[in-house]
Amino acid sequence: MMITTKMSNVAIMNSIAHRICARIMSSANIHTHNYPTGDTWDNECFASKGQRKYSDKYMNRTNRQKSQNNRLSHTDAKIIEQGKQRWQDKCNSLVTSRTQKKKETKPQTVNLNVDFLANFKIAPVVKADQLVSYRTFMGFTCPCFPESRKNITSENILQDSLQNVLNIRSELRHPNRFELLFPYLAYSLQRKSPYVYPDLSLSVLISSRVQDAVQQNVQKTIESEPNAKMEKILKIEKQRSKKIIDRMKACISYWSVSLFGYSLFKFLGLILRSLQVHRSQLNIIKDLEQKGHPIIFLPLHKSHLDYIIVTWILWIHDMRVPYVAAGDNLNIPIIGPILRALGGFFIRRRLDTNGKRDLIYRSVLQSYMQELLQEGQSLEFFIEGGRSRSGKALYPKGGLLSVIVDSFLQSCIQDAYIVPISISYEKLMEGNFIDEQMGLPKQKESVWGTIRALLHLFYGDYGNIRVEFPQPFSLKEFIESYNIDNNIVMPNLLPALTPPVNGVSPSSMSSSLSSSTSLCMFNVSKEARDLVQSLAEHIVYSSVCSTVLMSTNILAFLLLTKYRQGATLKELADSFKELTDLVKSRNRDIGFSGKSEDIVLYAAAMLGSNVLKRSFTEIGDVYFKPAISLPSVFSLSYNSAPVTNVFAMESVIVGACFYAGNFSLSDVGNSMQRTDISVKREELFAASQVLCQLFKFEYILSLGCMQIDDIITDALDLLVMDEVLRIPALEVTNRSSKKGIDIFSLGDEDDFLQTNNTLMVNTSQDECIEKLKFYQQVLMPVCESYLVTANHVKTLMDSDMEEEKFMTSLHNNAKERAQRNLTKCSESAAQETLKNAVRALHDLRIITTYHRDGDKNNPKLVSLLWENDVRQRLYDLIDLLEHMRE
Ligand SMILES: O=P(O)(O)OC[C@H](O)CO
Repeated sequence: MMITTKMSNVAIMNSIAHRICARIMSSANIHTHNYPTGDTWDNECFASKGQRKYSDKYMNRTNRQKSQNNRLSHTDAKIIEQGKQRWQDKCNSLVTSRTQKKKETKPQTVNLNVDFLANFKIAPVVKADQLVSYRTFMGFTCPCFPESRKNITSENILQDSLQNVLNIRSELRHPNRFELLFPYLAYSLQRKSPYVYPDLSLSVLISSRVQDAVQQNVQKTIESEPNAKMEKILKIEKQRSKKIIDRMKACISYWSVSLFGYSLFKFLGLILRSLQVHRSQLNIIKDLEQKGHPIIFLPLHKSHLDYIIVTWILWIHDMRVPYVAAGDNLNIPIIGPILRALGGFFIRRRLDTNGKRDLIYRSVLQSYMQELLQEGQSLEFFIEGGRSRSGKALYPKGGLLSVIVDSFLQSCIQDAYIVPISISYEKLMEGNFIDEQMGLPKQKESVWGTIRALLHLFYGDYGNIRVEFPQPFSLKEFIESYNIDNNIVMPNLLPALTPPVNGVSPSSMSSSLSSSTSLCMFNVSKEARDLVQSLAEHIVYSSVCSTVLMSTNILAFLLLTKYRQGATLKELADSFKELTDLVKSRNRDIGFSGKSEDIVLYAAAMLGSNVLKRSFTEIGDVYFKPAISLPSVFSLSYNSAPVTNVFAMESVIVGACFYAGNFSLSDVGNSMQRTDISVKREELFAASQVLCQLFKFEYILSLGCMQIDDIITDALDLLVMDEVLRIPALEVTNRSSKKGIDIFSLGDEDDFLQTNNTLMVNTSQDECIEKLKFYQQVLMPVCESYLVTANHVKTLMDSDMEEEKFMTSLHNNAKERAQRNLTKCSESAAQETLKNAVRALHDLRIITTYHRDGDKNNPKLVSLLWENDVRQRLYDLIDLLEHMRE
């Protein structure tokens, strides 16, 4: 009894202490809540790049240029002093809060035989008032959507905390005997399902789009085979469309979902430590359901587990489960029917066969999705297409998204809510795609393979998973805002997307093509495609900025940037803490808490001994050595990828500084001889813009609604605050500025760039040299991949090459260079990065691809473009990348 009283007293004291701490932090303008309101968000003027990008100041578009004029010129002594003061306040408050927390937390002992793993808990599953003082909320939607930003939120945002959905015992209030004995079964039986999931195949088959497509196919066959009987062909085509929808459609059943939901408690409970979601985020989505518009869930795709996690979480929260577009590679015995019963509908990875547009297939798919939307059903699909092999988000594809946009523009739906999702895994069940990064073909999904994988899973420990649902937004608002931004009057978009008039769409009337051709995916006008692409980029950007960083991500990143040669546990733990604070200061949330040493040991165990070898130094310290050679390095690079995203923009700026200042870290001399190096701002901006454009398939660094110069300026501000860059006094002369790089000028001249404006790179202090090295290392692997690709492209000067052969020879070249230690980072030989590099060179119009004789059945060839300035552009690009690398 006494013990209970004592404990409750301690709990009360803790709670009071946390509240006081939260108040102190609130007055110091620190994140004191999980979901800041717009005002507080903006007040954090020295907050992260992501936050600044999303800040409301961008909404005032007329004032944007004005502010640009003043941006860097206002980064004078006064601003820096203010910034430093705020920064100091922020740090002091954080320290106060941590010290407070430390006092309240029982110290954990580090146990090297990893027994502590059994007790290791990541922090989030605690009461709300214990969390609010330090947990970051990420993922406010873009200021382009002020209505969504203001209205799609929850009143209880400050009270709600994270929930471990694997542990639902706490959800059963006043449990009866049955609930105490069988909590998971009881909980599963209590899930409500007032929802109906109708079979829509008939509506699809009789839809005008499918009918048109069938008619067109019949027409074509009759033209090519005049003797064929029309009725017979019609019957065949109709049967074919029926077959397609039967093979495609989902078949959701409440009982299957419940049974599966119950089994998942058991299965995931065995292999995971926790699966966390934010209650408020789910409450927001629940509220959206009441509004009657369809909800579109769009997770970043990392694992096959993504398919079921989102459905499962929604089921747990008594929400409608979504229809999930799955690749038909998963439509295999046992797995296929299970996925179908959980809402999976199967689509071909390639919509067309033998290079020919399959009109019926496209029309069935589009009609099916449209019917679902009209029914108010929720949809889920992966806009990246497949799973990421590098750990970075893939550049989004617009295909399925264009159906949603199309449905809105055709007024089939009045609105839809877009919900980006990011799922962070501490350890991926599929492994880290090492074989595929080495160029081996993907193992095809099979029943036996799945059974083996499941059995294998039972022996594994896959740590923690965190699912983030950033703030949803309205599709209608997005389209309206996009149209205003781009001066598009809605009807201008319509020719490609308007509903057909008597089966014939306006754009195609003259060519007598029916609606099924004009409205099918991908066959839309440039404006419509740009709109869909912009939407897709917003979604990926939002998800990436909201990705929670797990312990394995932070450790892998440290090992690949700072400690490639290895480090002691103490060194790692200190850097881990520093990096964690830095990441938080960029307004990114982390999925762990506790003593750094414990977390490092835990994360090292999660990464595995193949990746991280452990030994002891002579004085008995634990020493970790990462595997940085091929192929094991891909495991670390996969895990570190989410963190590289946080610093990518600063890394771009630092790389641009090396180019614009024409210097490298290896030749700055010793600290006695060093002086700062001046860089012309104009050149720095131009080079940064080129790098943003070049790396766009690796990182979406800015969106169409943002000004790239704002983003660059934000990153510059951070580097100035970090003292890596300085704003010189006016009399400082330009010492080593390099030639102009107008060859790369991508947009209009920036008005606000003032000639003779210079920035100084702080190379006189050792500490800043270390920081520069750190930023340089962030993009080093990507830079090397792009460099090797740009150099390899020169082989096309002699003759064009088949795309597949070109890719193989490029990949072999990159692997060979890595094996012969000619690269600084062997992970630069990753196949996915090389593919992106080729794509980027194509995008920059340095290379092009074509089919011989224009026949799509012939293999694709890669060719170097022969325009006058292409060679020069290629050499300039190589020069830029070499400066970044040196
Ligand atoms: O990553 P992939 O290419 O194996 O595709 C994964 C998709 O989820 C298949 O449906």
